Amino acid sequence: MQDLIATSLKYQQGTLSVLDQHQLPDKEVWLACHSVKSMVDMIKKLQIRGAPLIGIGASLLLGYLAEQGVDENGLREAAATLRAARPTAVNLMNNMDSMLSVLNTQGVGALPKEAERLFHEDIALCDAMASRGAQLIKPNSHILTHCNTGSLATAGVGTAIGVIRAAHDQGKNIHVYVDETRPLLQGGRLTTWEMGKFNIPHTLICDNMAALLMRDGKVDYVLVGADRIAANGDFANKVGTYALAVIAHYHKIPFYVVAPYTTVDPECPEGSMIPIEERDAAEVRGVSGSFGAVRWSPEDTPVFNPAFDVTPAFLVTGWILDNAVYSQDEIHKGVLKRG
Ligand SMILES: CSC[C@H]1O[C@H](OP(=O)(O)O)[C@H](O)[C@@H]1O
Repeated sequence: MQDLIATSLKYQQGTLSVLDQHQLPDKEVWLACHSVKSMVDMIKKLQIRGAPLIGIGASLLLGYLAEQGVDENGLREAAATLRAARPTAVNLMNNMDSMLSVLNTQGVGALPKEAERLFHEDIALCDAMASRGAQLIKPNSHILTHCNTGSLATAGVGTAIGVIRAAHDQGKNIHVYVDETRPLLQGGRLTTWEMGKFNIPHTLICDNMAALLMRDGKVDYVLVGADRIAANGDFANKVGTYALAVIAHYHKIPFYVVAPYTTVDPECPEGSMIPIEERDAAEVRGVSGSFGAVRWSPEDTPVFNPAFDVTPAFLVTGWILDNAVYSQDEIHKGVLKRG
């Protein structure tokens, strides 16, 4: 494979590395990743995360293993194991299916090129979403976003954050309210890091402050990413997204989901059928990151920790995809359905 360099994933001079997102924002630590076990561990621990990026990471690993001489059966086993690393983000399954399709039709030797294609495709998809989405953003707007959807979640500029970056770069003088996004603080740790990196004016808030800002007319748009979009337009995204959609709907604030076609699952008829990952209870009883770890609840406190929730299509103003911005009417006509 050629050298492939992204903000949080790179293949360079024969080494595949992951930027350990546990260590951000304080430390930029790159971890070599040359086995299925290490990639699966990193995906499960969210050292590499984000729906598009985990699919790209798994694809680059398969391309690497093919170049290292792993045989067809070994690669099929690897793809199956990687595919199961996390259940909600359909990009992981879509990417593994693309790699397996190439393996079936062109053989082991074609996998590195397919991995390269998926990497470059994701960058282009991000640019397309950013360009389409930025056209919707009026100057001097305040945008609220949830979790992290930028260059730490994709191989490119990102999905929702890609739109934000494009609007900023176009001189639209936007400001971003960043939901810290409990329990794992992707917003407070990672989106703040990206906003600072690109000098985008922003304000960090706790998730429970979003409703107050929307009530007081301080938010002009809510932009979020997605981990899986069902054929009817319902979508799964980081837990807390549904609450934002309800509050935005109540206050008549435009609510957009931004995602590439690789996040659409036309085989999934509706949101209730999207598998939702349940994560470890310790993530809610306290918090951990580059600063260390702290627990504030009793060790045996019962916990509910879904990593995602599902937002129904009727709460969505528009779907900003790479090939178009779809309205509710278009979604109702089945534009996301296969065929
Ligand atoms: C480019 S959007 C990615 C999507 O993935 C995130 O989840 P996680 O941090 O658990 O990988 C979040 O739902 C984002 O919206």
